[in-house]
Amino acid sequence: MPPLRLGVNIDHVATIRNARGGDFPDPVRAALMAVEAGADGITAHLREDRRHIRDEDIASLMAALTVPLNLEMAATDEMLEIALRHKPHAACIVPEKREERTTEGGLDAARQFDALAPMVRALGYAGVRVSLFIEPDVAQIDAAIRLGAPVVEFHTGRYAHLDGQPRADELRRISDAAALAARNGIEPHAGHGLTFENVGPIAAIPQIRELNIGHFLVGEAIFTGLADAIRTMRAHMDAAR
Ligand SMILES: CC(=O)[C@@H](O)[C@H](O)COP(=O)(O)O
Ligand SMILES: NCC(=O)COP(=O)(O)O
Repeated sequence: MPPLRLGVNIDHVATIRNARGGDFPDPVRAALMAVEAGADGITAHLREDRRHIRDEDIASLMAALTVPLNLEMAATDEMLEIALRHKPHAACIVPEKREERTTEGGLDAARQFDALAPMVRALGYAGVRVSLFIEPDVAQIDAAIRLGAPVVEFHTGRYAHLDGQPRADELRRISDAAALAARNGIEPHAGHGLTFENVGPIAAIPQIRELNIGHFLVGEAIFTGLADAIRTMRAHMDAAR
């Protein structure tokens, strides 16, 4: 089976920092520690409301990292300008609602096709690998194909919050979607809400090449330390593969 990369999302280190202002804990320090512990890349979501990652974090991450940075961003002119200025390895276009607690669903790439097309093109021309954060849905994959996106990331939030047969059904949807994307030359990734308990079946989907995991790892770090949490996640992923 092809290798499975782990992208560690450090957003919620910034959430803790921002709770008190100042610059502690530093998400860049967490990112470097994550890499040391085995992360293959770092993910950071610069939300429009800057509730966790801020503009200066992106600049600092770009300067400090020796592994790929995956910048998660809404499909806005402001975010496009920031992505084109920094040129991270990858930009994952995500849906954003200012009042949401977290990213509640996938990007509606099918409906937003006309707005996304110039953005995907501009990022691609700049050498940024574009990813679309979508539901595991045929219409969305079809839109990603027509947009020429090289990567899709399937939103695993629904899977993560289900149990029993409904979870098995959602897993099947993700697995079928990954196979369809791969058959069409798109690299499938997955993420959102993944934990030690639920990561195995997602990691076992052979076409999936990268998982992006954040909130659980930062929470688990309180109990075992960030490096240990990442190493254990890596072990769960490898065992499933
Ligand atoms: C798109 C995505 O799934 C991540 O960016 C994650 O959502 C980060 O955490 P918040 O949603 O809490 O900002
Ligand atoms: N794209 C998903 C991501 O980066 C991390 O999501 P979560 O593990 O913080 O839920």
